[in-house]
Amino acid sequence: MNINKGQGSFAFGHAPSLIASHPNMAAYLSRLHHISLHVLNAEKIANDLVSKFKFNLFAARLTDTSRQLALRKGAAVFVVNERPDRRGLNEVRNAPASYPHRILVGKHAGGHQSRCLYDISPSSSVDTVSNVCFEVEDVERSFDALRDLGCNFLVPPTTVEDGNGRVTYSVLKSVVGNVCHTLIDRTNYKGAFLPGFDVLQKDCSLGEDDKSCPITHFDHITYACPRQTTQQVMRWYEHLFGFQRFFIDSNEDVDEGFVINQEGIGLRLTAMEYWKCSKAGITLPSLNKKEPDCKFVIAESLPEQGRNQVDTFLEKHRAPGIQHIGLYTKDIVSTSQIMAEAGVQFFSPPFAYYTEVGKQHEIEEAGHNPQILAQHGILLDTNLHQESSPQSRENRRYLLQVFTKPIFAEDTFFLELIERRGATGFGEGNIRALWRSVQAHMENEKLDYKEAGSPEAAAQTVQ
Ligand SMILES: O=C(O)C(=O)Cc1ccc(O)cc1
Ligand SMILES: [Fe+2]
Repeated sequence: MNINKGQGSFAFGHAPSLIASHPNMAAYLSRLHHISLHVLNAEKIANDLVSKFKFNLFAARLTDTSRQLALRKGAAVFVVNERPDRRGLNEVRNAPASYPHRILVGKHAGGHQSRCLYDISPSSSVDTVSNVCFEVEDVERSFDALRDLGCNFLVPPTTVEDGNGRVTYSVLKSVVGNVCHTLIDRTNYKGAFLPGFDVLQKDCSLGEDDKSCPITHFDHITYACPRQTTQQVMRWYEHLFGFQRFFIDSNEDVDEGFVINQEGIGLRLTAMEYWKCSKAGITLPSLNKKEPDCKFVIAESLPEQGRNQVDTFLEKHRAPGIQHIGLYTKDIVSTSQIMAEAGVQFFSPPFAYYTEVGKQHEIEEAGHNPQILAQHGILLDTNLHQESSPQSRENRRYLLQVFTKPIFAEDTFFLELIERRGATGFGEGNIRALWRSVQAHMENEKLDYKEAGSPEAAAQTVQ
């Protein structure tokens, strides 16, 4: 049966869903499963994630035509996919139009090899982080419901199986640039990761690195979006995935979002969260564990203050997309220390940030040492809208953040470490400080670029 009604790219066999799809129901997302990267040199990026960011390479899928590496730190899982070289080297043909509905992997797999399991092979010409994969209760049901709502599917429900069971997935295109979402159901799978992947390391044993680098999960994913698209993006996620608005600041305007538009900073931030809202209809036991949620932040640049880091991302990435990901750590000082020693480069605000009387006091009040924070470029922001009295000092809510320099050759995607001490939003002061340090970096980049005379040479400088 061909149920391709002009939205998906494939004709495929489809077993009718037993559960009638509800026309107004969004997908039933239960948890974030992994985030995938598409890079020219998967080994290099995976190596960086292991040696610098202390992720564990725990599963791999290596075939003649594909290289997919899975890395984990706490509940944060990245899948690094090798994308084809557009210059024609290692070029592998795309999956055939008659995409199989069922894929067998492992010993009895026969000849079939899909280049990028659980994802599409993007045609991006730059390294990119482009897929946020969610576990869902029922892929076919979500597919039916979302397709009815006009969602564009790139891979129809497809089942992959090996000796440990089966997994069904489907890939859809989001409304943000090259961002896709894989919806996956792995309730019928007993293996450690996904069919097709060889598990390299069953026990991610707690080594020294893990104790001093206690990253537990993805805290937030920030999209860089073109001007005046925030509303459209929010509506899409609300309508299709049931995301709900998360107010970054108590004074934030419902329509305008959280706006900083002065002193050279022109930024509109709007945030959404997903797990609370998708609880209706979910029966997965994993939900009861109350896993921490991951927020989605939409960043839009405002025209009045000149060119900025969101504009730079859009230009260098050549599309809207994931600009950075916040990794939650229980101890930002030790985590950034270990990572810096391993070669991670962080942005630092000007030293004056830490010596300014108000900030110094704020840092000390929170029980931190300004000099130690300064060593690593860690920013601290206290929630100013809380009711605080001297007695409630230990109840003071604040957050600590530090931002890495871009991790790919292009000046695009970066990582962030975040430690939350009761503060759930994003600190305005931190955003301002980050903004200034990134802006200074961009100015340097321009100089380096001019001096080096070539894009490749300039790209080396951000490594
Ligand atoms: O503060 C954060 O961590 C954010 O995620 C907000 C943000 C978004 C985009 C930027 O270019 C800078 C800061
Ligand atoms: Fe962030």
